[in-house]
Amino acid sequence: MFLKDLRTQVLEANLELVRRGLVLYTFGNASGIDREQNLIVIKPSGVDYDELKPEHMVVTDIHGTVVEGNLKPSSDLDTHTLLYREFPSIGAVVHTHSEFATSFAQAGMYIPALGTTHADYFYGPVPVTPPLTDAAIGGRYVHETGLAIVNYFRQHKIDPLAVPACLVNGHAPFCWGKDAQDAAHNAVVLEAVAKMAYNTLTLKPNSEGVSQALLDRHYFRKHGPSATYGQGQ
Ligand SMILES: O=C(CO)[C@@H](O)[C@@H](O)COP(=O)(O)O
Repeated sequence: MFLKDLRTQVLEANLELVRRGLVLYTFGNASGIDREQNLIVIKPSGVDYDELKPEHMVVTDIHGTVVEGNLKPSSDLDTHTLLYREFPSIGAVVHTHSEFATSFAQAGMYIPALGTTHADYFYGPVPVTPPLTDAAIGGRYVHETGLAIVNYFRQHKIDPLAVPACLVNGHAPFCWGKDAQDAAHNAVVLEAVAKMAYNTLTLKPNSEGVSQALLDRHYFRKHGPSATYGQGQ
């Protein structure tokens, strides 16, 4: 892929977050990776979305060293780079402070799979990390944020493409996907699912999750070799 195209895709993903009401002011960022060149394109830090142009995107290597661009990269860069290094199947990362997903993160609560909307996108609960320790917060905080996500997925043997999101305890969600459009789409769906889960748990605090059969039925209808949703097989 040409870097020019990745810049445009990443810009579009950032703008999609605004269109869908997932970010206020500059509370968020999206990035994408070119796996052949191992180059990451990410939103510049603190730049208003309505001023953003493809040429403002910052290009870094997989360790976060800037290789193109005059602006400072997103302050969340080290979380994005860690996710790219540790989850080789992903092609883009999105971070928002969307209201309902962030409320779960602030409460230190995972989002249970309560219905088929959730099961269509996330093969199981959307996890929440343990709280970061004071040492992690005082150290390489942004890197540690990524590490908290990666460690959780490893410990619980979760495939990052089967559950393309994680809530960072006391902070907010990070989502990802196969490309920038897919990652932004997952962030939009995560917020919808978080809102429904909040409403469901308010109406019925001890709501049970979907059965394994319903989770399987809905998830695999849209994902994997036997997917039949839409105009597929
Ligand atoms: O998480 C936070 C702040 O809590 C950041 O993602 C947010 O302010 C966006 O920062 P950047 O403008 O990407 O540096």
